[in-house]
Amino acid sequence: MSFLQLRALNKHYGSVKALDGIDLNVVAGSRTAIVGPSGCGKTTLLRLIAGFEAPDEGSITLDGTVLANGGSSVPAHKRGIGLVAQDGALFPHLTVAANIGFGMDRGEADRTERIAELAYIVGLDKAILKRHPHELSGGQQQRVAIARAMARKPRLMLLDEPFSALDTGLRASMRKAVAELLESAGVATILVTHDQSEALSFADQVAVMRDGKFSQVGAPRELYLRPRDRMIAEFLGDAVVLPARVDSGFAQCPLGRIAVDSTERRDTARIMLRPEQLTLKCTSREGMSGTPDMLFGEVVETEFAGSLCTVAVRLLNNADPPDAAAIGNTPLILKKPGMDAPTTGEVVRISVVGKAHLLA
Ligand SMILES: Nc1ncnc2c1ncn2[C@@H]1O[C@H](COP(=O)(O)OP(=O)(O)OP(=O)(O)O)[C@@H](O)[C@H]1O
Repeated sequence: MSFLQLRALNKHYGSVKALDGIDLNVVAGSRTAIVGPSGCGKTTLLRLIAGFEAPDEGSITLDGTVLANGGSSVPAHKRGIGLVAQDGALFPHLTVAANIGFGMDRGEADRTERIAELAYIVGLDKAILKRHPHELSGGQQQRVAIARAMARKPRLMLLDEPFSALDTGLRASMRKAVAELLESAGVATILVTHDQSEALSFADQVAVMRDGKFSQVGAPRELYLRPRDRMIAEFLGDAVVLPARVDSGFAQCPLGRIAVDSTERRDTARIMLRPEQLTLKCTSREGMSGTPDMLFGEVVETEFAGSLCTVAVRLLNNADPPDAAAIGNTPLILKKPGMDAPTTGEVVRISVVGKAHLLA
């Protein structure tokens, strides 16, 4: 049985339907990430689970105990749930040590050691423990908030964009440290984030949210490679979406005849490839002759951005797509390692790795 169960949760603010029939199961000790555009209802959902607001309809059950069901609701402080809000929400008049220790048992023998240990785990220097929140950077405040929530030994941890104030390197190391800390403590976690790569790397289960509903819930790899629709595909990463005719496990598309992950038959369809499924090998126009089965393109634009370059490739031997007129010969936009990316004007041979995914 799931550790946390959400059933048919609804929440309105006046005429705004913030949550619209949310169902979710969270396994004990697991990590779930919720991603979705601004205003889709992510924070509202965390506030309902934490007990700061009550659902209009639906139920929340944690470890077999009903926390909310219609009108009845267990108060937030009795739920054993930790919440790290977007702004950290530290107590301004308390030192960092007192903030972290807030909620710990006063008589706890190793209280000071635990505060120091938690500060260490979230990467805070000992000297900072004596300071007040206004003497810290945004990123440091956020780390204090995480340490404070962990200090209370929650059964479930809710993280609302806790890493957004941190710079890229620190963000990745903090994410890893927090994930390990929660895992070793066996605490189930729900992370809300705008950052799809953060969601995909942090979680065992990812839920994509749109307009108060979950569009798709599944394992990160499943969602990335088999998104239900174009919006989910593009929300979770770069995607090459092409018109196609599909039949018997193959798609006829601007890239020619390629394998697709469905045996459905559709005269008009959309298929998706992740850019890393398209490999480019530099050649020349002479190299194109006598190879009718191979696919070639010309690099029409490149944009350098450090480790990865954006490369725009116009197909040279367009394989007559079903609705070619609809896309014209729009270049494929690919991300390639900066070191050996082809340059503008070069002719490349294009190969497809793996199967394309058929979108709904
Ligand atoms: N207290 C409130 N009163 C009125 N409307 C609210 C309230 N809280 C949230 N909303 C509305 O409910 C919808 C969902 O808001 P919510 O904050 O949950 O979205 P979100 O996905 O967390 O957004 P963001 O990523 O920008 O933080 C929005 O349309 C928002 O304006």
